[in-house]
Amino acid sequence: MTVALLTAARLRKRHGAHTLFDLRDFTLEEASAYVLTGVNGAGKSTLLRVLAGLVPVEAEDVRFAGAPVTLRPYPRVLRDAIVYVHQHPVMFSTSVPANIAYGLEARGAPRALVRERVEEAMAWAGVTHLRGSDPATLSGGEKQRVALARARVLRPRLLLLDEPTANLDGEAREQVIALIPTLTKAGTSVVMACHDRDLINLADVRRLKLRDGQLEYR
Ligand SMILES: Nc1ncnc2c1ncn2[C@@H]1O[C@H](COP(=O)(O)OP(=O)(O)OP(=O)(O)O)[C@@H](O)[C@H]1O
Repeated sequence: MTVALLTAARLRKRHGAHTLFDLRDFTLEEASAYVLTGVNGAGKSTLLRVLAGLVPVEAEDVRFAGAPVTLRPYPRVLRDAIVYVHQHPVMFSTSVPANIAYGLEARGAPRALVRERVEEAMAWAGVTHLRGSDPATLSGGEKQRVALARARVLRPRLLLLDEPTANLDGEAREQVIALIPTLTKAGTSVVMACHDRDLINLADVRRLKLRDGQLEYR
């Protein structure tokens, strides 16, 4: 049985007189992976940022796990459950473990829990060997995996990835792609804005296409 995680009767985004998108009956299901495609400028990043509460939107009848919520103001229940990962993740110049621990510490998690989750996430993302590296010197693929580990420790119900493989090739790209199914198996829904054929063709990934301001479910 499929369970709706996030639904909205309507999500409309306008810039002045221009309507970027006007989506009816928007639905994301629990523990499901989606790729969000569309031509440059279709609104993919904007939609992810709307769902993350980073840009305002006109919304009607939004529900999260069945309970009514608003997107503006963006409530704590969504802030705790939804994590957005930028295409070019910003690293603090502290250390790799400190970068991964950051969000959990900001939420006031106990030290032992932070340590346990950071270790688990580093192993999951394959970045344990980077423990002592200067975050500023990491490659694009390494940064992306540290950013995924930083998101994973928060145990999000919904993870929004903006072009997670756009700047990667070869093994780095494969490593990031391999992490996606493990997220949904752990109960996290994932929406990836992307143009990457390999992500689009992953097994059990649903396709959403933004075209002319509408969302096509494929
Ligand atoms: N604050 C704003 N005011 C006006 N127009 C904006 C604003 N923010 C974004 N846009 C426009 O909205 C459109 C959608 O941008 P968005 O970045 O969401 O597209 P995208 O589908 O992610 O594109 P790409 O594939 O190139 O990353 C673009 O034409 C952009 O210029």
